[in-house]
Amino acid sequence: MSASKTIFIGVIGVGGVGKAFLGQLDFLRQRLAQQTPAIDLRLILAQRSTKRLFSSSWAALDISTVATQLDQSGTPPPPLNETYGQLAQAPGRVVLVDNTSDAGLAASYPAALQRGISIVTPNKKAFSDSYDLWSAIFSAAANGTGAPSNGYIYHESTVGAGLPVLSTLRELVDTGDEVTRIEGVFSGTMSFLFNSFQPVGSAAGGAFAAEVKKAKDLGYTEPDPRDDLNGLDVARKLTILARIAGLKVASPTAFPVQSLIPKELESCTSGDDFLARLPEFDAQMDKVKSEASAEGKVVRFVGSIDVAAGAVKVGLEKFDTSHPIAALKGSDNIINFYTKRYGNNPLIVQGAGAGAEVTAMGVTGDLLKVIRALH
Ligand SMILES: NC(=O)C1=CN([C@@H]2O[C@H](COP(=O)(O)OP(=O)(O)OC[C@H]3O[C@@H](n4cnc5c(N)ncnc54)[C@H](OP(=O)(O)O)[C@@H]3O)[C@@H](O)[C@H]2O)C=CC1
Ligand SMILES: N[C@@H](CC=O)C(=O)O
Repeated sequence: MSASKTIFIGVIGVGGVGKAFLGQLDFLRQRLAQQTPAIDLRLILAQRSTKRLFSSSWAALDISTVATQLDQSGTPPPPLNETYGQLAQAPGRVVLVDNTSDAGLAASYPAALQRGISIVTPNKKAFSDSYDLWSAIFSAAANGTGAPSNGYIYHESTVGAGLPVLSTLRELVDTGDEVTRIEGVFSGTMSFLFNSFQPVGSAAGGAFAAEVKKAKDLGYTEPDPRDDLNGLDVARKLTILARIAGLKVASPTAFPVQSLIPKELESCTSGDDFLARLPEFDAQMDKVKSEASAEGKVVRFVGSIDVAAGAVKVGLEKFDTSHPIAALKGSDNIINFYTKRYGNNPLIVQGAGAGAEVTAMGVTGDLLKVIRALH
């Protein structure tokens, strides 16, 4: 097999999504070996915050044991630019899989792309921080306006986890449809929380803080659950969607975002400290629930983008119990695209919007897109 058909994979972030991705990478590698033997996927880097394993000989690391090996014999990682320098020496194309939520790593994507390193990632930071970073990324990417020898970048799982949300929106835009409005439930955590805190029907809801803890244990929340409860995770997703729809949204704090963090807990120094104190504020959320119940409604955490008006907002709203948003189950997201072609009946994407396996599926699907683009 020629070296040019070998694709070298570096994985940064081996938490919930990272471990699920490694399982799917193992499957994909074996499947390609049978179906397309000319393509050899080789894992050469696995890295977490304080440790890494790097194969400087370019021999493949064992995907099935790499997470354990990393914990047992990983060494401190060098600065990112050094890592990019090493990866750029690989005798073939390299794909970096960023399974962290690290803003510093996200900010370095343009440099990696310019070195020919492709990126697939569920990390929202790069695409929802400053508009300048968004522009720098897509100016550098080969699937943006960058040179064909630069890296490709895909980030399907940054919105709706593995659901085909971004690919659907990009195809609507790229085929000339006019997207007028996007609305729905964009957070697996918030969906799970409110579906179980105030379920439709006769079932009694759980206590708010206890449901937040469950969402974290199920792997739905951000590494720090305050990033979900303060509305910023949804605001980041709407920023990404709005930018693809053509709005130059400056940042995820450039529009109204409702936070569910009690004022008294804004100064908590850690996510664990916050979770420990949250039950003290259950009565506040119970009041919100009773007010909605008194009107025969339920509360849900939603977002909307009015493309024509350039208006984006995120927060709690009340819904009739018969509304599709009220009837969601588990961690399901629902995203309604209103467009000129689809008229009054929106194109709807619905399904699990969080969880390690479904999120990793979006990342693995993006890896396949890069493999197809490279070969
Ligand atoms: N969970 C979900 O349902 C979804 C998650 N996502 C996104 O996926 C990403 C990962 O989420 P998840 O797996 O749940 O998070 P976890 O907290 O489980 O894992 C994060 C991983 O990133 C590593 N990490 C953090 N910072 C760095 C760094 N600077 N350098 C190297 N490694 C680092 C951590 O290492 P260590 O443990 O050593 O600190 C850990 O291995 C996030 O961006 C999240 O927003 C997107 C959609 C859905
Ligand atoms: N914390 C996020 C994870 C996916 O983006 C969510 O709950 O939706």
